[in-house]
Formats: sequence, C-alpha cells, structure tokens
Amino acid sequence: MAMALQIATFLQQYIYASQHAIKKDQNALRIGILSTAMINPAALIRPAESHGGIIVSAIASRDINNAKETAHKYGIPHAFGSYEELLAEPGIDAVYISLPNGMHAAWATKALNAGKHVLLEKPVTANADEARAIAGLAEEKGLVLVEAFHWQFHPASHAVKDLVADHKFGKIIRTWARMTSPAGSIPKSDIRWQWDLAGGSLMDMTYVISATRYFLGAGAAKEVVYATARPLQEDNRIDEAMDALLKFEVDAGQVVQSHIWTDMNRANVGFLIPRVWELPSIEIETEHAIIYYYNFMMPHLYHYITIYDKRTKITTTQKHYSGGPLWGTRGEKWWSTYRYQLEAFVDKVRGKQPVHWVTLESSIAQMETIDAVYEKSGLGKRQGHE
Ligand SMILES: NC(=O)C1=CN([C@@H]2O[C@H](COP(=O)(O)OP(=O)(O)OC[C@H]3O[C@@H](n4cnc5c(N)ncnc54)[C@H](OP(=O)(O)O)[C@@H]3O)[C@@H](O)[C@H]2O)C=CC1
Ligand SMILES: O=C1OC[C@@H](O)[C@H](O)[C@H]1O
Repeated sequence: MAMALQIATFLQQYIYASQHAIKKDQNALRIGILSTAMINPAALIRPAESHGGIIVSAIASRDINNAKETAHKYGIPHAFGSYEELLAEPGIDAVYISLPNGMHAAWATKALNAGKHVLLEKPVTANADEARAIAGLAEEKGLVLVEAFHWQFHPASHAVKDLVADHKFGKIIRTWARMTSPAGSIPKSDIRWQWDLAGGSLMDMTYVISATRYFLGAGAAKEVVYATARPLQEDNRIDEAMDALLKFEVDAGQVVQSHIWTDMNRANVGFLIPRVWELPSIEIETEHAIIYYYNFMMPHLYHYITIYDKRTKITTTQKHYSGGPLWGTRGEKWWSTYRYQLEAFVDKVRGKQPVHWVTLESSIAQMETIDAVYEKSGLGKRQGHE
C-alpha cells in the first residue's frame, strides 16, 4: 500500500502546507532540486512552504521544459536544463537529490564537490562502498550529507524508541518488519524495477531494515541467516520480493533475530482485493511486552502503537502526532515526517543540534546490511552509475 500512502501524503501536504505558508527569513537557506521526481512535492516543496528558514530556489531536469513546467507549477524561481547547471549556481547552498537509487552516489559526489549540502533520498547509495565514499567526501568538505529517512524524525517513531530504549519492558528478543505494495500498483516502467538504476524491493523498501536497526540501536547485521528473493519475471536480477532473517548484536553482545519482508508485487486477496490494511509495520518483542508500530513509514497520515504487556496481559494503545520525547513543544500535528525531517536538516546546516539525525555511520551500516542480504539471496550487490 506504499503508493496509496504516497498519494495520501501528497493530498495531506497540499492541504496543510499551503494553508500554512509563511514569510521567509532574510538569510533563508537556498535549496535546489536535482530531478523532477514524483516525490519532490511531498518530500520537500510542500514542507518548505511552512518553514521560514528554507527556500526552494531552483529545480533541474534533463529536460528544460520539465524543469520550467515544474518551476512554474510550484513557484520555484529558477529552472535548469541539466543537473550540472544547477550545481554550478553559486547562490544555492544545498541540494535535494531525488534521482533513481543508482545515481545517488555520483550526484551526491558532484554536489559535495560543488560545495553544496545534500539531502539525499533513500537508499543513500546503491551499495556500501559508495556510501563510504560519499560519507568520507562530506566529512572532508565539512558539508552536511544525510539520507532522507524521514520516518525517523516523526514523534511517533521517537515514542516507540522511548518504549524500548531503557529496557522498560526488558530486553528485545526479536523484531519483525514488513512493507508491501499491491500487485500491479507499480508500473513496469518504474525506476523501482530497473536493474541499471539499482531498483528492487529491498532497495525501495529499505525502511524495514532502517526501522529494525533504529529500534534495536544496532549497526550492520552481524549475520544474514537466510535471504530469499522472489525475482522479477522480466529480469531475474531484480527482487520483486525479499524475505530475510538477520541477526543483530545489541547491548553487550546480546544477539537479536530480526525478520524483514518486502514485496513490491504483493498478491491480492482472491486475485482481486488489494491488501489496503497491510501498511509498513514493525513488531518488537521484548522480555515483557510485544510492541507493534502500525504504519511506521507515514505515521502523519495514520498510525497506532500497541503495547501488549505479557505480565498483565493488558494491551494499551498510543498515538503521537506532535511533541514526544525529542520534539517537546516544537512541531505541529499536521507536520508530515518530511516536514519534521526538514526542520532537522535546516538546523543541522545552520550548525544547530537537530533533535534527531541519521548519521553517515548509520547509512553505511544500512547499506552494509542491504549488501549482505542481496549477497545471501544470490542476487548480488546493487551497482551505481552516473
Ligand atoms: N522519501 C520517500 O518517501 C520517497 C523516496 N523515494 C526515493 O526518491 C527517489 C526518486 O523516486 P521517485 O520519485 O519515485 O522517482 P521518479 O521516477 O518519479 O523520478 C526520478 C527522476 O530522476 C530523473 N532521472 C534521471 N535519470 C533517470 C533515468 N535514467 N530514469 C528515470 N529517471 C531519471 C528524472 O528527472 P528529470 O527527467 O527531471 O531529470 C525523474 O523524474 C528514489 O531514490 C526513491 O527511492 C521515492 C518515493 C518516496
Ligand atoms: O520511499 C518510498 O516511500 C513510499 C513508497 O511509495 C515508495 O515506493 C518508496 O520509494
């Protein structure tokens, strides 16, 4: 149901963000966008409307007409017919890269070399070698580079983290995370099905590993016990679905088993009914509780967190659309995950401590885990290109 969530977010953002458009600060950060990707309005353009500290000042496309059309539609002052031209523009402080996965590393490298801070779409690169290279470059240049794991910035995610962080319910025993899209919901021409663009279900639905690692507070998986890919009929190098069992080391040597499952072509019930209820979710079992976070990827639309206490056998439910352990009184109920992310990004570029951050170390561990799953499945690591 990932696409449906995306569409709902577009609507949510359209309604709320444009209603809350505010005047920009004099020294607002100027960000440019590389590509006219579908995700741009939800992830950056709309959220920026309600942030006084950032202006979307340029957009670049391989086709100048697309760039102009998008610029006109969203009131973006400058349009460029190539990504290089935007990067050469001295008035731009940062870029948002929403190119296909396989192009992330090459364009993040060019952007950093051009002196721009980078908000880079997930998955950060095609593989861990590329992630290490761009992380090293960002550090060398002293520029901000971050993987856009928007969901991690939402108050609901912090509330779940808080539930497991201090062993309130004992140690974590196991986790289970899934993300699926109904059969036929992603057109065959989509970048997600293209080997050359580092497509595949685990790459696109990388959230399942991100959520697992975030709640465990773990680095890269210690072991991939098994990884079973269901290859795409038209190209067996692409995983239409991936089912894997991983082992992560947490705390002092304790090992947790984590099941992850992605499916970009999830069979409908009786061939007809898309599983609309199957939103991205994670279950975390601890010694004393089972915690379930429903719709962790886009909690701003709808989510719930249930805590089943094994000792009392009572289930309680929580929802958090604002506030929480990290944001406190900052933020609004209508802020999307992307809006929270943008708040943190602007803070980081401005040298302020963001309430939460996706570190480069974490993005490298994320890609190491993805590489290991692909290797175990027999499909092999993904490759990047320009
Ligand atoms: N954070 C989130 O919630 C989401 C993140 N994503 C991530 O964002 C990225 C973009 O995804 P999505 O919006 O679906 O992408 P789209 O397919 O909509 O757009 C990709 C853009 O990349 C540019 N491009 C450059 N070279 C190519 C090529 N060879 N083939 C296709 N496009 C090319 C095109 O822009 P142009 O022609 O203008 O140059 C195109 O519009 C991915 O990395 C994806 O994982 C996607 C959806 C949600
Ligand atoms: O990041 C994403 O989030 C929403 C999904 O629709 C999409 O496939 C994925 O790229």
